[in-house]
Amino acid sequence: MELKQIISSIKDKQPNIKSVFFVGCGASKAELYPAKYFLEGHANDLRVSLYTSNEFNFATPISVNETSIVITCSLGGATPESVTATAKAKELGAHVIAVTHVEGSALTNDADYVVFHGFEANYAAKMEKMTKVLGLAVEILNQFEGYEHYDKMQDGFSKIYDLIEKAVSSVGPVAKAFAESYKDDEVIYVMSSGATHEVAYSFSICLLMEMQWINSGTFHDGEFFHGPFEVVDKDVPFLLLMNDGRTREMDSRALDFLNRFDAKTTVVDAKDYGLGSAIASEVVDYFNPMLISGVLRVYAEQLAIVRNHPLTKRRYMWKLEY
Ligand SMILES: N[C@@H]1[C@@H](O)[C@H](O)[C@@H](COP(=O)(O)O)O[C@@H]1O
Repeated sequence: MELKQIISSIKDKQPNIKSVFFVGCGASKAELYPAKYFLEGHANDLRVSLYTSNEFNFATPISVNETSIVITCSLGGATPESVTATAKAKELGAHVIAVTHVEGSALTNDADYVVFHGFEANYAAKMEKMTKVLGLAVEILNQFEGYEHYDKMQDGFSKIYDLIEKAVSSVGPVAKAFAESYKDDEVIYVMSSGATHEVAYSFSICLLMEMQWINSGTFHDGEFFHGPFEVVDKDVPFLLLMNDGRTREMDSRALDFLNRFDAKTTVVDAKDYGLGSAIASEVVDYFNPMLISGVLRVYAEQLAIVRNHPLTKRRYMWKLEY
């Protein structure tokens, strides 16, 4: 079923939807963030929240009921916390949409609707999860409250995958330079703002900590000036993800401070890849995370190569009972 039809089917059953919950773990949680950020920023009446799955399971919000839409997300569809959250949402009477790459996976068992996304084909396919969930959020807003920039958003959806592929085709040399420069650093701080905030978080916790065993800290660059900037000094390693959109001013303020003290700073800037020239200014904010994540994937791959540490290498995850 198309995203639009999924939401209109829910509306037929329940015209009075009051809340939307996004639920997942790790990268799959972070990839729900642009949709949550969009919906929270534009909905007048809907309540919107984002949970790591076991928080949803152990401290279930009392408002999860037949007036809720719960969107659970898991790449492999087997993460136990997310499978349990899907079952719990269903049991409470919510309208449950599972988003996964794996047909027939456990995540789909208790879902009313299933959205499949790509992964292997190319970098754009890896961004389908995040993009389709944003598409669901746009449909929810448009169908329940109305959204004046719906057509501009659809135009963005029609362009973002090509933009990602175009960006990654040129990023090799800068990604390699980043990898060479940061390969021996003991910690890398990552920050961003706006819809890209949790791209910084997932690069930090998944790509650096999980897949490269590199210490990392991550924070919103608005928060940078309320604590973290005290560690800034010459050659302290930072990665700053700059948005093309309303929150760019916060990104620039952080960059100015990093430069002032000669921190070791790498900037991944959506403007360098032409995001704002292709996508309307009213909706461009929400497409930064997909483009920047695609580019960052190449950065991580280069880091893995120069450090001789494959992105697939784990010592605990999926190997131990935990
Ligand atoms: N680093 C991995 C992520 O890549 C993955 O997203 C998450 C949950 O896995 P799944 O998306 O299959 O539920 O586990 C870890 O955090």
